[in-house]
Amino acid sequence: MKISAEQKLGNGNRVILVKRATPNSDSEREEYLFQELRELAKAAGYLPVGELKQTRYPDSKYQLGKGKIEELAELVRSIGADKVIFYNRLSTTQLFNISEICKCQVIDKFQLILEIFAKRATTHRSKLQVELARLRYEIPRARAVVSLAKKEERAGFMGLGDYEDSYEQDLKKRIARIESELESAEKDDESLRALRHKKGFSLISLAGYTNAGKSTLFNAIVSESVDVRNMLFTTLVPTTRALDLGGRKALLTDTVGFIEDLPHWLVDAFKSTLNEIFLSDLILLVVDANEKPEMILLKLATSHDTLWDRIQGVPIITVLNKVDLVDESRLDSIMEQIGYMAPNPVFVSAKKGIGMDVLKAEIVKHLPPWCFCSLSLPNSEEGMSILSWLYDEGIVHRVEFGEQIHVDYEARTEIVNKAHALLGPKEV
Ligand SMILES: Nc1nc2c(ncn2[C@@H]2O[C@H](COP(=O)(O)OP(=O)(O)OP(=O)(O)O)[C@@H](O)[C@H]2O)c(=O)[nH]1
Ligand SMILES: [Mg+2]
Repeated sequence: MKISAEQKLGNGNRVILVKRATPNSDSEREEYLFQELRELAKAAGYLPVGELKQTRYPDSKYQLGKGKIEELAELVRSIGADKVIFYNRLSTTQLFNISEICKCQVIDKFQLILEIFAKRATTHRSKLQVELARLRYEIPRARAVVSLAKKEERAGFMGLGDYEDSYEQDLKKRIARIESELESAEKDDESLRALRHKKGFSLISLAGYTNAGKSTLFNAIVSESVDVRNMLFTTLVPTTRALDLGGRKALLTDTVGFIEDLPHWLVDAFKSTLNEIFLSDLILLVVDANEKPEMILLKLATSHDTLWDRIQGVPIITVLNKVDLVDESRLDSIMEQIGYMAPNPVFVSAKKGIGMDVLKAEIVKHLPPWCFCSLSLPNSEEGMSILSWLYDEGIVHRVEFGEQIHVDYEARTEIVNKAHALLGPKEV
């Protein structure tokens, strides 16, 4: 057990973090993820005032035994903690029993993530998404809590069965209402995406583990000032801005980050937000290079797992960020270890603006190809207006004015076809 000096600083929201040993655990990785729990607790506004870890013994059953829970209860009493946060996923029965013994609220990592998301939800849609995730999480819990209460119930407590049914039905009705509202928002998104494509924009999104530097990179390449903080899940609500790529029109979206073991109900609830990533034309997968190679691999694997089944062939550029903090020899050794998961990465420092031009060039290479074309336009008002439209929609490489206007340009296939159609086949 370790009590940090931080406990003297704050008041209220004092939490104790707990971790059970799990079978076949890789201790370094688990230690890292436990520290991540500390960061999550801070992001939710808590002050971690103590930790309790179960050591792994070769023959133990990896259960939190009665003795350990009593030790925890004693710790809660002596520190005066308001809450206990478990790193491990706990069953409702376990949460219920432990909170009875500790006499304070007990939550696990997933409820903690939900609390953070609830804090960050500023738009109507994100509030609905958080509510949906909470309700979906609540259903099995509600069942278990009611049956636990029933078990303990003395004769004479009537109507719990009715309560159980109506509560669950109420939850289900609320879920259905929110789902249908989110579905219609998703349809609006689809039309917006189609419109953006029609107008010639390629859709690019930033993805990656939380705190990798996605928002910092977003600010650096589109000259914005979205919130950047050394805190997990700073961004929840997506932001989209136009990105200047020397003539190619693109929109870049910054959105919510990933985390190890992100529960599927959370991903589902945030589907319409995550679709910004899943349904884009190109994904920039941002990775924090200033970490141990094992952790970079863990975060890359988490990101790939979240993306894999849902992106159907969308190209990915791996962007190794924060290189200002890593010297060259360390970078070489990192690449030796992670290269197979991140082929041809682009090295950048979003904070210092290093590598932005290389990244933009790489983005252009990965965008859907444009056609190179030559065109002869009538030297008339109509020809001039087509020329100005080509300037808007494509990249004009050369123009020669004579009896006719000769243009060499590059544009999307739709634009080239439309130009042909406008002029008729002979002039092309
Ligand atoms: N040294 C250094 N720090 C960086 C760089 N890029 C981002 N950071 C820092 O990393 C922290 C996280 O940055 P964000 O841009 O908020 O990260 P994010 O991926 O958007 O995080 P979430 O929205 O929380 O998922 C901040 O403290 C940034 O200042 C970089 O290139 N170099
Ligand atoms: Mg962010």
